[in-house]
Amino acid sequence: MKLIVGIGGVTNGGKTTLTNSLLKALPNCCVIHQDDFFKPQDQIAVGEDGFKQWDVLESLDMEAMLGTVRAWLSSPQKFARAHGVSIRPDAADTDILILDGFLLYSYRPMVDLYSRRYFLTVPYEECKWRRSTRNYTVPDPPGLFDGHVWPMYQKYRREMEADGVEVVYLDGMKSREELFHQVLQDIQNSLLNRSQASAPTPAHPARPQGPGLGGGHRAARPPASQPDTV
Ligand SMILES: Nc1ncnc2c1ncn2[C@@H]1O[C@H](COP(=O)(O)OP(=O)(O)O)[C@@H](O)[C@H]1O
Ligand SMILES: NC(=O)c1ccc[n+]([C@@H]2O[C@H](COP(=O)(O)O)[C@@H](O)[C@H]2O)c1
Ligand SMILES: [Mg+2]
Repeated sequence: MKLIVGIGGVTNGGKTTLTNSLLKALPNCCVIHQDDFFKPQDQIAVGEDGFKQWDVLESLDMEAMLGTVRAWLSSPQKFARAHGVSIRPDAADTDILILDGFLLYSYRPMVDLYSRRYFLTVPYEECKWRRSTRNYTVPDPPGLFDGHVWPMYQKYRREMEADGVEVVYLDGMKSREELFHQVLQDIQNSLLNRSQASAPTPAHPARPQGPGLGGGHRAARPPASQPDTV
């Protein structure tokens, strides 16, 4: 069974930290970081506000990111081996892909691919403070957080909610350990539910998957390519 898990949410919410812990704990688990798909600096638009518009969807090569997700979907174990993830014989029928990024649920062609969409939040003050301690490849110019980063976070989050994209909110103010255990347990429960739902018995053959963990997007449109997450 294939499981695509999104660890999304606000910048500095703790997405990459949580992702790295989950990667070590989950079997046959690969990762794709959205940050690896930023376009080159000279292709980032400059807004009327004078800031380079890093925090908009157009600054990311989402087609390339989707292509990488499709490569995993077509052959998860080949993808795992190519990325140095060794297959655990005790869980050889479980393949997990984590997507880590701040704009995971705003790119339409990918919204329906997730089995589970987590969304980390932290309050404005905490976010601003954490961001001030980060070193990005391109350092934040003065005023970027208030002038661009936070307003774009609010805009995309509002749109996601208005579109009815179903997410599991995570409180990024919890400790790293608490978040890790909460999400690990939740994913393990999903795996268990799915394996039970798909185990055919003579009296009750396997049912097709309901809305539970897959889908969850209000618009009833067929997904471009749904992982076989039963
Ligand atoms: N649960 C947490 N509580 C406090 N600080 C955290 C927590 N998780 C991550 N951090 C810290 O916040 C900063 C951003 O974490 P990171 O995982 O890189 O966030 P993101 O990938 O969402 O931008 C780092 O300094 C990290 O050590
Ligand atoms: N990785 C890069 O090339 C790069 C460059 C400039 C800004 N950023 C910042 O990265 C943030 C997204 O990453 P995090 O969610 O890990 O903070 C965005 O808010 C963006 O402003 C990244
Ligand atoms: Mg990150």
